[in-house]
Amino acid sequence: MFRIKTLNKISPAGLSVLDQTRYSISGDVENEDGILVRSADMHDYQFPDSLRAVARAGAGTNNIPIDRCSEAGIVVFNTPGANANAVKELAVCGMLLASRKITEGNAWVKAQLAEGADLEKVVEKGKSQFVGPELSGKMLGVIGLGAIGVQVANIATKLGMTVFGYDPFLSVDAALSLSRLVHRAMDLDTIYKNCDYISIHVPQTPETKGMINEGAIHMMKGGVRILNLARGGLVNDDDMLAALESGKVAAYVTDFPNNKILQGKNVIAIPHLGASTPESEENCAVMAAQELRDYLENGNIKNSVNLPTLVQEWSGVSRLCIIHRNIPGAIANITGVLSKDGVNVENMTNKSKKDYAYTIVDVGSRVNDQVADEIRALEGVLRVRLLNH
Ligand SMILES: NC(=O)c1ccc[n+]([C@@H]2O[C@H](COP(=O)([O-])OP(=O)(O)OC[C@H]3O[C@@H](n4cnc5c(N)ncnc54)[C@H](O)[C@@H]3O)[C@@H](O)[C@H]2O)c1
Ligand SMILES: O=C(O)CC[C@@H](O)C(=O)O
Repeated sequence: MFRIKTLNKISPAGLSVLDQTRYSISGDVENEDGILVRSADMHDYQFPDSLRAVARAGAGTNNIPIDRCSEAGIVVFNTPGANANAVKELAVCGMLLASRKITEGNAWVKAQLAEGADLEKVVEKGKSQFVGPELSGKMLGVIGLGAIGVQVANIATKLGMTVFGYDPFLSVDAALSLSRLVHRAMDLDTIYKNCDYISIHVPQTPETKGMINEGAIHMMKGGVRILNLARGGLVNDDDMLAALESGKVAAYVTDFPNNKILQGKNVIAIPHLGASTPESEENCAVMAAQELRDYLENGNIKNSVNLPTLVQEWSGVSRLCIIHRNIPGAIANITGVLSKDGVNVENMTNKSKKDYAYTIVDVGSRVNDQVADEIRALEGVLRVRLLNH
């Protein structure tokens, strides 16, 4: 029986991927084999020795201590693209909210009602204070052209916007999905200096943290509208508050409100609803559960942020799954143990990702725990699992 701990509410469609006769799933499970998580902060989480994988039903993994997981031989998965459509739709909504003063108008109408006004009379008189510009003909800058950024850029061209996208690490898949109408910005300054709307779609990392700061805002056009549906820490709150106060930034749409930023004027705060659609919650949960299942049952890795993709067809009766450091001699040491113990390799694949590597070895005879223990003792080996078919 595999034990799966859920740290957030996970869509039932995802949980149903895991056969109830083989998986025990709950928020209270101890000594878990796997974790399913959304945005719960895991930085202080004490990993039990039993933990083999964490599957994040979503894109951002800044809530997970990736380095600590890697060192403990724990595979971290996410679900690329599974909620991108939901965020794209919210980005369109955010641009409109930032333009058309809908939230202010709505609050005003309700206030009129509370004061006993005849709404049909006051609406026509009062509406002039809520005039806001159209999107068509304006310039949008999209920072980060991944699963979400590409979709935001593409749909904005259909709204009549001129779109510039910036991503120094643009993947081939993303480039192929990008509309030919989207202009590629070669630096951030091009986005900052020219755009009426800027939408951020990058992960929060030490490199991107606080990237929207005084220096960046200084380069922007007066009255720029900024959307942050990516992560709160990408924007320096003090600098944003000053820019909202001066009017340099006309509106700031954030999916990551905090007590400080809410003090600013023209802040449109959304309670982290980017991926909160039934469709996205289901897509993410199903993908995360499938990744977890394939790793726990077969040792296959797909969509991991800390280990390479490695999917191998079964071709023996026992399978050794070895997470190790990406160092010279690691594979020779593993095969050395196998040949010393008389174990014949049927099939073997090794892949690496930065400092870590993963090796799957299928063998034609049943391997005993002693062989696995000898591999565990090798230099640089972080985790060995022995699976039997
Ligand atoms: N509000 C929400 O509910 C919600 C939902 C999904 C994702 N997100 C956030 O949005 C982020 C993006 O999601 P995604 O699915 O598009 O991820 P993704 O990995 O597909 O795309 C991220 C892109 O950012 C690019 N990038 C990285 N560093 C960059 C930099 N310094 N400058 C420019 N580009 C850079 C990468 O090359 C990549 O193409 C996630 O990391 C997450 O934090 C939020
Ligand atoms: O789980 C969620 O609701 C949000 C997920 C989102 O922030 C992500 O990074 O995918």
